[in-house]
Amino acid sequence: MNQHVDVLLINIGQLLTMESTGPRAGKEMQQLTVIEDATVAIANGKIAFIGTSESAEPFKSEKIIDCQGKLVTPGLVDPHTHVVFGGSREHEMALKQQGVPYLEILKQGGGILSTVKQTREASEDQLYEKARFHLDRMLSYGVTTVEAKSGYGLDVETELKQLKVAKRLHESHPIDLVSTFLGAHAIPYEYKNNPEAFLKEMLAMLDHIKEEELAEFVDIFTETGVFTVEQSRDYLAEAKLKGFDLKIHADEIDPLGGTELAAELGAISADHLVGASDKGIEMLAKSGTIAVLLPGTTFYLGKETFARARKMIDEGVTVALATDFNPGSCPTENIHLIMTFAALKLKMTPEEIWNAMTVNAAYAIGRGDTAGQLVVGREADIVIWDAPNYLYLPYHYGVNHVNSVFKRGKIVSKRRDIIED
Ligand SMILES: O=C(O)CC1=NCN=C1
Ligand SMILES: [Zn+2]
Repeated sequence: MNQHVDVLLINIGQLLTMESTGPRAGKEMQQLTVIEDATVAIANGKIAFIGTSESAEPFKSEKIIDCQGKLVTPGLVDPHTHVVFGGSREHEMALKQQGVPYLEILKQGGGILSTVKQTREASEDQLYEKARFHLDRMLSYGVTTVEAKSGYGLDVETELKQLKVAKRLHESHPIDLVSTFLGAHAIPYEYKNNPEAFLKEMLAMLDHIKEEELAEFVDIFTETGVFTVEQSRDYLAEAKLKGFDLKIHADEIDPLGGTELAAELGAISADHLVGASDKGIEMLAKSGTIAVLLPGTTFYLGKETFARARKMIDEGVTVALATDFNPGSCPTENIHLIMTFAALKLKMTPEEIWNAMTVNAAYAIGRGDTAGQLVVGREADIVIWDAPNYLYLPYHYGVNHVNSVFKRGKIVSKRRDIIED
């Protein structure tokens, strides 16, 4: 019996469903489901059918899109961004080229603190318009769900301003946003000699953030010259008691042991992990804390040593990938470039990269049940790629491979040559 649907995507060369009952850990990251010569049917913004073209016979529609043998996948998930911020830090490029370390720039009142000044000065609407511009670009790269951190206010008023902007964008932009409170991102000038008092002020915001549903996660930058492991443990333990899931910027530059702390506290994710110890990696595998790796940042900081993704995967850790888009240590929305860094610098296979950019990335921000997979009944967040297969994206680097992006079954970004209005 025929079934009428809103849209039929036909003649799909390779369809990656990324279907999985949970995050893919270790060796499971090598698995992915590929359907050759596939059809996807969309009805009421959701996926109504996925299968081979011949099994799609019963589905009929006035809107048929011939995908011309291209690759089709779920929308990508970027689980670690600082997308809401004021200003920019291009003037720091010269310092980086002269070899001034990231933490030295921060110590001199630049880096994060430079963005804090520009974010405090910006109005809520200015921050909204700027973040919307960056989200439009992320959407054009096929990203349909994004995590957005605060952390450029470092005072109550501006932290709330950032979180409100992210909430307004979640309600107005095609991309779904998931918010993280990163008030503990750096020590502001006002609290230079009293980090504990500053952390207390940030903790005092949590009840309001919870009531207003302004963030689901609490994050902290555990780093030399920022917050110690002990300060981080006390801060995150308090946040956990108040009902927040936890994230840590861990072992990004110096190996302080943030990785171990994330596993010890049962954080949903530990992010960066460039200096993660053998013990820390072992603990991640046991705790199920997801390792969110950010190779774009390691590249941009000019480091030779990248996170040990191969060891993590071989030891059974669940690995996700993200841009870490921010104005200082990784100013790019280009998540396709991150795929190539993951291949060449983290030595991840194409199959592992696709799991890390969809399923695992979604679980790293608590959206495993709604994002990162093409499954009948889920929202139709779909990308048609100008690529013949899934190997192609990490291989052909530095460009945007998207042909068309669907969010909840609606075309939200495209090139003209395949889809007429
Ligand atoms: O530098 C920035 O603005 C973002 C960052 N936070 C922790 N590492 C990098
Ligand atoms: Zn970050």
